[in-house]
Amino acid sequence: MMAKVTETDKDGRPLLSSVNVKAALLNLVSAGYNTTRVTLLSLVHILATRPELRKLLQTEVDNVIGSNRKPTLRDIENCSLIESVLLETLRYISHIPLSVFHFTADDCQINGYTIQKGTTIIPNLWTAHHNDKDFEHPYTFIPDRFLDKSGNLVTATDPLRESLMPFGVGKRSCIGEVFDISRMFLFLTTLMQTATIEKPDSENLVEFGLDDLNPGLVMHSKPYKIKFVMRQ
Ligand code: HEM
Repeated sequence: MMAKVTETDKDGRPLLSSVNVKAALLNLVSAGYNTTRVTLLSLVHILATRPELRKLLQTEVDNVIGSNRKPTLRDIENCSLIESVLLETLRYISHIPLSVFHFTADDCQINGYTIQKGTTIIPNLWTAHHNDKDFEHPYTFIPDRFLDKSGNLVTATDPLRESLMPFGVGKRSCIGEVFDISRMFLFLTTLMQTATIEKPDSENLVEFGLDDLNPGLVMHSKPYKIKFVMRQ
């Protein structure tokens, strides 16, 4: 069903014009596509050079989901390692190193500093995710970083999770967070269920490092080659 928005503002301009619709779609594609793409490309690269981790993920998927049905979002609560790996990938690559600029609507205090109204604030997510006060060995990819001693994902109010903010925080944080995590979960579980990622036969694939990301407002993966072997 199609509905046309005919409401106008007090000057007679349409509240939702075709320019607005195009801009919104462009925003969704650029904000949603590139960000998810680089996260998954980095993770696939990591898994191609870490067979022991790939096997652990496949075992979790085999135990929770098996091979006779497709993964669903309900499975997420039983796939703690998969979720921890997704969160750790977002932390480790921090591919939006500086978040969207904001400015203070009023005078305020942050950590004892007085910030005047109208000051531009640039959240530095890279530093937030790579300091050893909040994250032990911040430059190491630790797959089970977000698991507790019993192997459960630490709760969202745990200080470790609260220090993780790849989607920003507050009123203007990313509207795609839940969508993104759920799509990445379905992608990774489906991949682990159906295929094994390996190094290519012909070329040497070195372990993923942060140098494998091109600098930018959103950092992008450099191209690499891998091999997918379908599971029986
Ligand atoms: C790995 C995936 C993603 C990451 C790391 C990410 C990160 C971010 C960050 C850091 C912001 C700025 C928040 C702030 O201003 O403090 C943001 C905003 C936004 N994101 Fe995402 N994002 C991701 C995926 C997506 C997806 C899948 C969509 C859409 C389906 C999306 C749509 C948006 C939009 C529309 C905004 C602007 C929100 C606003 O200004 O109110 N993002 N994102």
